[in-house]
Amino acid sequence: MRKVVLVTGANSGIGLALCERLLAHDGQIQLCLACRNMQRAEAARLALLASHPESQVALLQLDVGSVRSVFQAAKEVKLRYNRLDYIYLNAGIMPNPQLDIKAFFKGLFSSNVINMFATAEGILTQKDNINSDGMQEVFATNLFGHYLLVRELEPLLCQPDSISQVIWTSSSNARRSAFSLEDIQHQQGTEPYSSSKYASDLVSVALNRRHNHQGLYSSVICPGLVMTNMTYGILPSFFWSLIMPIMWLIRIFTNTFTLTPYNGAEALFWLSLQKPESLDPLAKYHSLTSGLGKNYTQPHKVSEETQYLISSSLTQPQQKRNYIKLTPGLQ
Ligand SMILES: NC(=O)C1=CN([C@@H]2O[C@H](COP(=O)(O)OP(=O)(O)OC[C@H]3O[C@@H](n4cnc5c(N)ncnc54)[C@H](OP(=O)(O)O)[C@@H]3O)[C@@H](O)[C@H]2O)C=CC1
Ligand SMILES: CC(C)CCC[C@@H](C)[C@H]1CC[C@H]2C3=C(CC[C@]12C)[C@@]1(C)CCC(=O)C[C@@H]1CC3
Repeated sequence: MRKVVLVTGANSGIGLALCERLLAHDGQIQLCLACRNMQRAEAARLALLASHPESQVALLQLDVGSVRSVFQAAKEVKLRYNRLDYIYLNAGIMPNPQLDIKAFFKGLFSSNVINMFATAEGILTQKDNINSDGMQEVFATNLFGHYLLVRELEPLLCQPDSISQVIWTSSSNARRSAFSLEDIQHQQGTEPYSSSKYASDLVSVALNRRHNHQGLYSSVICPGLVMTNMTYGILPSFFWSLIMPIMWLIRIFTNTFTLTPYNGAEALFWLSLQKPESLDPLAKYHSLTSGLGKNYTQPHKVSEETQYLISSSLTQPQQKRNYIKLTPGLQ
């Protein structure tokens, strides 16, 4: 039986590069591109078929930021397929990004410079919107819609005697301090992207606790800094073109500047080759590229603080809330 692979946000950037890599490795898979815009999805399908004419590439209409669309898409998947081997939760948005130029230059001349380039800590904020379901758009798209999709597809993902993998595209920008259990949609703050990505790291661990015994394994990856529509939304494209030589230079000092979607998809692709039982449920898998352009995947354990938060919120919700309140700086 041909394996079924579903990828959200498959029509561009890292998602599309992943599809290309999956087909180049195994032309026998049944690939399903889950996208909100069918014209862009069809263009991606044609591009994939041009390089892999024999492959099976289907389209699925899915706006992951709409509850109704997620229910409809999940229903369609259950009608079309009797198995689901991999589900890549990759679609994501960063609306109205604002780069703090002053903080950037301050960081440039500080000992935190490498961390700043790797994570954008302290230099990037966003202005979120309310979506048609009345939810914060970033939370709904990057996290909630994907979570709902997984829950709706449990019957396919948790079948007896089969293994399936859920793989989230998280980010190095995911940060504990941006996330609060009292405001999971991040209505109050200015870093909804960071918060949503941290929440996906938590949800992945929770899914493992809940479903590993049913053969469902969840992992998170971090693609590094990749030039895609998302990053072109942060600074104008002419500026990126101007500073591109500097970016290649920076790669010598930080292997997180993966830069191309192909490189950024490294950890996503690598995970598809692993036995999920052998993966660390508490690790985040990073796509990295060396100064000489060699790609590799490296696991980074989530922090002890995060492990504590997961354990306490999954077992003793009240104690967890006290922990948040009592720990200064974790609001
Ligand atoms: N680029 C980077 O440096 C990094 C990216 N990431 C993450 O990688 C993932 C892929 O982003 P990237 O390839 O960079 O950027 P792109 O903007 O190229 O890709 C994002 C994809 O998500 C889709 N998408 C957005 N909103 C929805 C929605 N509501 N429903 C369905 N699909 C949607 C987009 O579709 P459409 O074309 O219709 O907009 C697009 O296909 C994201 O989750 C992002 O957060 C993480 C770390 C770094
Ligand atoms: C001279 C240049 C290298 C200056 C570029 C400065 C910033 C625009 C970038 C420095 C760190 C980058 C970064 C991201 C976006 C662009 C930067 C802020 C991300 C936030 C993109 C999306 C992610 O998920 C993580 C990235 C971390 C690093």
